[in-house]
Amino acid sequence: MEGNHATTQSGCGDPDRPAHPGGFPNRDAGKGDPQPAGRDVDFPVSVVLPAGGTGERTGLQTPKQFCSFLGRPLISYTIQAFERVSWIQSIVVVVARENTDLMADIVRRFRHRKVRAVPGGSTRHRSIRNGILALGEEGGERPAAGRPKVVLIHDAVRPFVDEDFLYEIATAAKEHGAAGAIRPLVSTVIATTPEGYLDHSLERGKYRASEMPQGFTYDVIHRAYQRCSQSDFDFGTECLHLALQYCGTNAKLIQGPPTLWKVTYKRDLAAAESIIKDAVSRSACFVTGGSARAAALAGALQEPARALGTTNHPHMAPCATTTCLSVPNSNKTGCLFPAWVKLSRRGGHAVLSGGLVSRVCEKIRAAWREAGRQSACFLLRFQELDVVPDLTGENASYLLKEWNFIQFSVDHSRPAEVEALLAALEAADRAPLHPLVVIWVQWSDSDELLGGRAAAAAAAAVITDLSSAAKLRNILLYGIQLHQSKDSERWERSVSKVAEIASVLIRERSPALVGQLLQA
Ligand SMILES: Nc1ccn([C@@H]2O[C@H](COP(=O)(O)OP(=O)(O)OP(=O)(O)O)[C@@H](O)[C@H]2O)c(=O)n1
Ligand SMILES: O=C(CO)[C@H](O)[C@H](O)COP(=O)(O)O
Repeated sequence: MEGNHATTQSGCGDPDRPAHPGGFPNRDAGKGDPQPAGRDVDFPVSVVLPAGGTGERTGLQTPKQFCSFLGRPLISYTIQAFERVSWIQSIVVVVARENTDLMADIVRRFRHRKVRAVPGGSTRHRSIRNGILALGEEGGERPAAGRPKVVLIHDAVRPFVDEDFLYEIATAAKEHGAAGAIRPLVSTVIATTPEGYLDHSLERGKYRASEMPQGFTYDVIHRAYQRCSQSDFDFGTECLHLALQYCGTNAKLIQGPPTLWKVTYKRDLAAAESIIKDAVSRSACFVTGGSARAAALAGALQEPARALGTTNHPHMAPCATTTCLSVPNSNKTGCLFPAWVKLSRRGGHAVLSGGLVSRVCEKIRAAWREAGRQSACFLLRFQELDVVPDLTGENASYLLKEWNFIQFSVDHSRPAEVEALLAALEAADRAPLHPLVVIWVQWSDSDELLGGRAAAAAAAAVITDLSSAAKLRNILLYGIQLHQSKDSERWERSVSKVAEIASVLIRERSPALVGQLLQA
């Protein structure tokens, strides 16, 4: 699944090109380079997220929008994708009446700020209509004043939508009255006879799959739902069709990224979880506590850790410094095109050898050339690996972002550093959305554990206590013991092992291993 993710990111160059290229323009056709996120929109935009379904096709009791990943329900990820867009004013989430309290609890727990929940209907169209009507009431005594110019509609069960694409849909909706995402068809569509025989098949290249998000001017979508029939409400599946049939509005169709897929079956939940885990395990910050020995160890660890993060891609060179490879638009992580590659120094601790930059860039260029200049995708598990002595001063900014932490202690009998890190994370209030990982690497000076069994038991007790308290704050604390060895081969193996264990702990976030002291 990871492999799929790496090759299906937006902007990677689309491998599933249409059979008839003339039929539908590509997403970027006729435009300049894709614009970066953060553009402003000078008209009011609101969102309706239909979330009133039961998710029958998953076969689960819990409706899929409320299934949790890393302790957070799917719908909260979708809401966040919209909430972080500065030009989106308000979001109406449509939920079945029996889930009103659950939704209110999600809004409170995950601190959603732009959201209001309204009751759903018996079909998706009825739920969306309720959302549109609710938006129309937002102006209070002067409802017309509160109405958005454009309404974006998006299934709550499509959590991976990026700001650039929302911008494209919103602006096209304003210009054309309606706009929607499309994707090339994967399978050919055929019509059957009532007896179950082939009647005819459609020419696949002429058709597209209609996806979400879709955008409409408020007037168009409001009118469409006022005019549509009971049959549309009962059986219809396409809002763009309502705009065409009842308002004469031909929607502008824009090819979207493959990440827009809808969670429909149980296997889609597993795929969504994998993508979410990839997204939260990209960056790790080594905290050395100011110890020169720990800093040296961090440096030694970086090479194996980064090599692990390259998903066995033959073209990606491991970097042996604190230099990061990053993609300017973090929404499009995973895809590195030559023009987008930035090598940057972070935190003032990088030791950058001149040759490294060109070597890494050359590898990427070569991979890109080899891929026929179509696409070259690399999944870096750790896109960013930084080393800092502590998290004070400028380095305090690490506490506020999506970093995971690896804290080194040379003397494991004194847990002061990891206690300070946990306290700083608590003060920064950093982990309400999904659990973050802190790995405490305890480095002992000898091949043997100092103090024998008693010391081992004491170290295990300390980490158990600290981890129980941290877990209440959504911080997963794990421990790794690393023993210094005079045998260089053994030492290298141990260092690699730390990198390997840390990588797995950060990605998997297993609750079962919380508080465990693993041996490297
Ligand atoms: N009465 C309904 C039915 C569906 N939806 C929403 O429409 C979106 C897309 O629909 P679909 O994938 O069909 O979801 P379900 O109807 O929940 O799934 P199923 O058809 O498998 O029961 C989902 O976010 C779903 O919650 C809705 O708001 N109100
Ligand atoms: O893609 C869509 C509209 O274009 C919708 O997501 C789709 O129609 C939902 O359908 P269903 O309820 O059958 O899953």
